[in-house]
Amino acid sequence: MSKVISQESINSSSLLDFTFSNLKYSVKSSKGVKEIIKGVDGICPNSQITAILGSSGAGKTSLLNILTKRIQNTSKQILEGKVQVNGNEYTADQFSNFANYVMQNDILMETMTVRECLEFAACLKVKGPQQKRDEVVNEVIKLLMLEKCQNTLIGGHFVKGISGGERKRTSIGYELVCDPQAIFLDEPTSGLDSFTAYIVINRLRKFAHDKNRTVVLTIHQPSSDIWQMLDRIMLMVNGRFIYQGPGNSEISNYFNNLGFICPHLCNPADYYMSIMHQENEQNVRNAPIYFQNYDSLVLKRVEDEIENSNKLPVRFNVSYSSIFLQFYYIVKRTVQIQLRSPILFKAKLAQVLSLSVFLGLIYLQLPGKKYFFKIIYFNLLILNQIDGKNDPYNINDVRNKNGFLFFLASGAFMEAMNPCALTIPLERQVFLREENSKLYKIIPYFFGKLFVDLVSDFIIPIIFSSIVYWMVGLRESFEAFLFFTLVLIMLQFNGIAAGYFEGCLFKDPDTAFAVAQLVTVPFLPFSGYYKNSADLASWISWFQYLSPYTYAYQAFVRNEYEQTHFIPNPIDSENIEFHKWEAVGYLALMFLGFITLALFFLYRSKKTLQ
Ligand SMILES: Nc1ncnc2c1ncn2[C@@H]1O[C@H](COP(=O)(O)OP(=O)(O)OP(=O)(O)O)[C@@H](O)[C@H]1O
Repeated sequence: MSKVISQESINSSSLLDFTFSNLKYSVKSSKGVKEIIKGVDGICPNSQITAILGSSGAGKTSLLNILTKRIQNTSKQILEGKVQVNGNEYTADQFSNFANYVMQNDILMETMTVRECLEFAACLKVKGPQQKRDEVVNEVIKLLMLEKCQNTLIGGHFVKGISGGERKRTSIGYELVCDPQAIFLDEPTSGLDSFTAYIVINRLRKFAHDKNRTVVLTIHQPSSDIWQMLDRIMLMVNGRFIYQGPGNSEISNYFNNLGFICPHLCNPADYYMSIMHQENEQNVRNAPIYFQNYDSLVLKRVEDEIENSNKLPVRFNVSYSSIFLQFYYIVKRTVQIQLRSPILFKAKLAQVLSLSVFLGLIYLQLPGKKYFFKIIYFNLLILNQIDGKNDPYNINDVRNKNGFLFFLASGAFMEAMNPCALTIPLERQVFLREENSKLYKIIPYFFGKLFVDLVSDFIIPIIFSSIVYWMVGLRESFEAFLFFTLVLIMLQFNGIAAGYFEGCLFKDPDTAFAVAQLVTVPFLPFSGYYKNSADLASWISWFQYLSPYTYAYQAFVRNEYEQTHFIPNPIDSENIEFHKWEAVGYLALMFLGFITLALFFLYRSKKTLQ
């Protein structure tokens, strides 16, 4: 009977044999059940490259996804049969303790160079002094011939970067730096020229042979050079095997004996692909012959191979660096990315400067003195040379000032939320890949990123309020100015946390962004500015307490008018119920709430890798 691997089985084998028996996979749809994998048995032995070949739609990627545990039993997909490593069943989480999966789309951080990407993985995965990490990175760069582009940015939507082939090799290099005991690759040669494809397979072969690693890949059209390097071949037609076993002369002999003889000077891979694809009527008629011969001539041998495969318990290769180091490298990388990313950093700075001056001009001096004199006045105030006294208000000033305060309460929150709601989903695939490769854990990743966002956005409200507070002519008190800035900072932090929450909740940046607007806009009328909160119907008035705008607006209004003798005092007429520090406390609680939700959904998103 099979047993699930336990962490106790650490002192054991690093030679991994992946086996599967009677594997069936089907998906349900409105049109019925579609069988994709139809009861196959197989083995991917250690120290070899196993290549899965077949025409498009044969089920290669599905098989790879099953072996890498990306496909699980759900209400819409049925998976049957046994998938084991060294005779033990394994979970998705256990899989990533000893093996890595390089998916077809190369998921890398766009704003890092090739070398930086590899160094990041090495810092977190390679134990020992810096010199050893440099050696590993240099070795991988050399192995995959990445010398020329090692200092070029990966690139993506906003930045021009390395070529597709270099990207693919970097992606593979990233996993090689982690030195897994097994590596699975979905079409590692797609989009590569024949020479680069040869280099990639050659290096993977070296990795398998020299280090006794298990390499499993799907491949579409291997050149004859590549064909000769494949140790073990699995040929798939319509979710079943028609051949499985050693490549080269063995596979030729097998098909020669069946009467399918590869013509002289023809690439065997091309020939076998030509007899497999099911668009040709002759091939469709031949399919039963392939299957019958496989069952009678090959299956028994495969079953014996499975029976005799390595059964030593798996040695887990998982080794995290300390939480502090994980946090440190995440912070370092996030700072690097922010400094390089044109939309994130420069746009933010330009936005805060232009918006503060723009708003300052619109609401200039409500009510009061000339701006120039106000700055002098402010300096004297800081030096405690005069007492701040409130300018007299009129009803129009109060209206304009409250409009400004409300605009800030809503604008600062959304301005901080939107970039995070966009960037978190954009980075999601990189996070999932790296977390799955056990580079770091969720907590240091999450708090490392959040730390950088909070620190970098800390400065924004300070710049903003330093310009706008005095231009607009808010209460002339240094303490009031500091409190105003604090509320802005809290709003900004709440916006970031809400952006994290939306970003962790949705996979797609566009959806996250759109939903963020949809969810936050309905809170606006409840903040007390558009409608006095005392006049809200009792069945809906609780809604105001869920809104950060409410607390921010109340804190702003109380801060502004707490010393005025203007009648009616806006604190009463606007029904400001919270003390200003109480409002700040609620903003802090909301921040913690958003962070907790974001973290919860980030944990959940691990499952979406499947
Ligand atoms: N979740 C799914 N729902 C419906 N059909 C699916 C699903 N997954 C795979 N299929 C179908 O199963 C068949 C095998 O898909 P798979 O991606 O494994 O093929 P493949 O051999 O890797 O093809 P290609 O070489 O084109 O990538 C295809 O016809 C595909 O459309």
